[in-house]
Amino acid sequence: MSEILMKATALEKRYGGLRAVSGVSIDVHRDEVHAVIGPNGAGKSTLVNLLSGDVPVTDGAIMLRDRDITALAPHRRAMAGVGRSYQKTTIFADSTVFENVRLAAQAHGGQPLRLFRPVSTDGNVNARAEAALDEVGLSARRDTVARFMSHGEQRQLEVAMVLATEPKVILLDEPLAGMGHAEAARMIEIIRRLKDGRAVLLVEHDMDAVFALADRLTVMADGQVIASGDPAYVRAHPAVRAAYLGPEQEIAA
Ligand SMILES: Nc1ncnc2c1ncn2[C@@H]1O[C@H](COP(=O)(O)OP(=O)(O)OP(=O)(O)O)[C@@H](O)[C@H]1O
Repeated sequence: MSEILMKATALEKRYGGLRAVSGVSIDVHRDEVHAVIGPNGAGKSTLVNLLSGDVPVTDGAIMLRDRDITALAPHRRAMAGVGRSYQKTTIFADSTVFENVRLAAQAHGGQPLRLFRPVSTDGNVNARAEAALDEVGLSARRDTVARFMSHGEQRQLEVAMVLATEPKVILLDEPLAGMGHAEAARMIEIIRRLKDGRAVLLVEHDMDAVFALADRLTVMADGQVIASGDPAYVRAHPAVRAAYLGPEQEIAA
C-alpha cells in the first residue's frame, strides 16, 4: 500500500450545537485520488477547510507525514506541502495566465516578495510556473489575460496555481462545478495525472467523475463517515445506498 501523506484523526467541527464534522478520520495516500462524497450538508467542504486550515478544528489532529499541522495557519500548511484550489477567487482577472501562476510560485518561495529583483529574472520561480502550466495543458495560453479564458480554462489555471506551490497533498473542492461535458472530461484527465507522486483529496458531486477517478472513497452523511474503502466496496455498501442515495437507487457506474 502506498505511503500515507496526510492523516486526519477524529476530526471534529462544531458550530454551536451543530456538528458539521464529527469523529472523521481519513488517510490520503501518495499516488491516489481519495474522493469524499455525500449529500448536501454532509460536511465535505468543512472537512476540506479543516484540512487546509481555513477553518480551525474543534478537536482532532491532522498530520502531514510525521508533522502535526493541526494548529498551522493556511499559508504555513501551504508551505509545508498542502495545496488547495479556491474556485477562481484567487485569479487576477487582468493579469496573464503566466503572471498568475508566477505570482503563486513566488508567494510560495518562503521569502518576502523580492522587491528589488525583477521577478522576470527569477529562474526558479519561472521554471516552476512553466512546469505547472505545462502540467495542466495551458502553456499555449500563457500570454492570455485570465478574464478572456473560458470557465474551464480558469479552473485549469487555478490548478496550475496550486501546482506552482509544489504541494505534496492537493485538496480539490468540486473542481468540476459549472463545467460542460468537454471541460469536465479535460479536468478529469488533469486530475488523473495530478496524483503522480502526490496525494489528492477530491470532493465532487459528479458521480461519473468520482468513479472514473477515485482509488479510494469516503462517504459522509450528517458530519460522519458512513463508509470508506475502495470504490467497489463503497458502491455495494448498504448504508451508502440507504443514507446517500435512497434504498431504491443505484450509484451510476
Ligand atoms: N460557518 C458555518 N457556520 C455554521 N454552520 C456551518 C458553517 N459552515 C458549514 N456549516 C454547516 O455545517 C454543515 C456541513 O456543511 P458543509 O458545507 O461542510 O457540507 P457539504 O457536504 O460540503 O455540502 P454541499 O455538498 O452542499 O457543499 C451544514 O449543516 C452547514 O450548514
